[in-house]
Amino acid sequence: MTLRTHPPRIRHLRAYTVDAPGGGDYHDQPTGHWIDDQIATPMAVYPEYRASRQSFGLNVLGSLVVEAEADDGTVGFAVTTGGEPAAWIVERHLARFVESVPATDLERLWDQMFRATLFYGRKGLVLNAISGVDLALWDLMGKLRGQPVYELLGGPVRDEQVFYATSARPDLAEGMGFIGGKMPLQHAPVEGEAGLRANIEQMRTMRERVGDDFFLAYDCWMSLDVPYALRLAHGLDGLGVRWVEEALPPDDYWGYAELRRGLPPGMLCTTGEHEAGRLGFRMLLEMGCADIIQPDVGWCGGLTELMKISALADAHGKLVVPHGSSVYSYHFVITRHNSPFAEFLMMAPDADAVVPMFSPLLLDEPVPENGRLTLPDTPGFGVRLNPECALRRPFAH
Ligand SMILES: C[C@H](O)[C@H](O)[C@@H](O)[C@@H](O)C(=O)O
Ligand SMILES: [Mg+2]
Repeated sequence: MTLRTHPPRIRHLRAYTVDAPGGGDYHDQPTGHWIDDQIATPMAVYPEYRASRQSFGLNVLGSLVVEAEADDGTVGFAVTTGGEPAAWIVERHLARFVESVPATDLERLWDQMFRATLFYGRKGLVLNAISGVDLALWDLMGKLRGQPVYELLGGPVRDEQVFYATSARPDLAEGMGFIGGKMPLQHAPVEGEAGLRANIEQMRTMRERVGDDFFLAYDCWMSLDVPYALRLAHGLDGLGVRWVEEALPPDDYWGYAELRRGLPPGMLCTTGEHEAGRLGFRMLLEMGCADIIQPDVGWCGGLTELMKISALADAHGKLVVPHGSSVYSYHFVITRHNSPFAEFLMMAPDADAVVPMFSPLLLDEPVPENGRLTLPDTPGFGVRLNPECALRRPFAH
């Protein structure tokens, strides 16, 4: 009989915020950044909140940094969105499950964190916090075992990964080697027929600027209703638009199913970046809501949950192309056949250069070169915290 070797235990779980823009909260950018301004949102019904997403608080949370320290001194960490409220959840609630437990007991820890927060959690901020802890534990496990996380997940299924770019300027992204470009939709339904025409014309202009083989997509960031989304989609027919993304509020499973049924042939329905947990994705898959699901590994429950979501999608014959989340999704995508490419968010203010997604918070954060990336074999997720970004620990326990 082989006895289980005793891994180090987790000595301490710590949660920090960062009083600087960018990092885990990539929407928190200085004024004038393409990612915050003139984008259709659910708040566009209120004219005073239309011009910039920062006006209604898209950047209000800030970054969450979670550190898990083992009793041999090894430290794993992860970065996501969540700021002070998520830091409170980690320190005052989740830490009790994690501290003094073997550092490799990820499955049990995830289950305890999820069950214990059901009465106020399930989705949203609490899942961001659980994701942050889970990812820090995967980083720690990689460091303890001296292996990159993608090896812990079963190893790569291809040598390198290719990327599409989310950008206000897909035409520039094409020149940088990306395989496709996803633009933010600018005009919401409240802007009427003129807005609808402008949305279609903007895509037509972009199609004229890029090659036929370069795919385009529209990111609608929860801002539409079914009739508008269908009119938009049919107006875009023939422009090589591969998908229409997150057209509806995340809980409108019935609307997504109707939208998907009504899309022009060849145009896909995608969603999921604001969905969480395997049961949320089960709704999307079983109700026929999406052709590609897009969980964010920093928001959906972390890697432990993403593996289950991905297996479920695979069983439904669907692709998983995670939302953003940099190294935390790259280490996953490279290990899964049903994740054939990854997203890269163009974080340069004018979308004219490749900038690491969580800049300036991480060091060694890999970026695609010529649209491609081979992950290094550094243990864990292979990134370091930038010592120039001051961390604050508001709820130390
Ligand atoms: C550009 C989009 O509106 C969001 O900012 C982006 O985070 C997300 O929706 C995406 O798919 O990358
Ligand atoms: Mg999106």
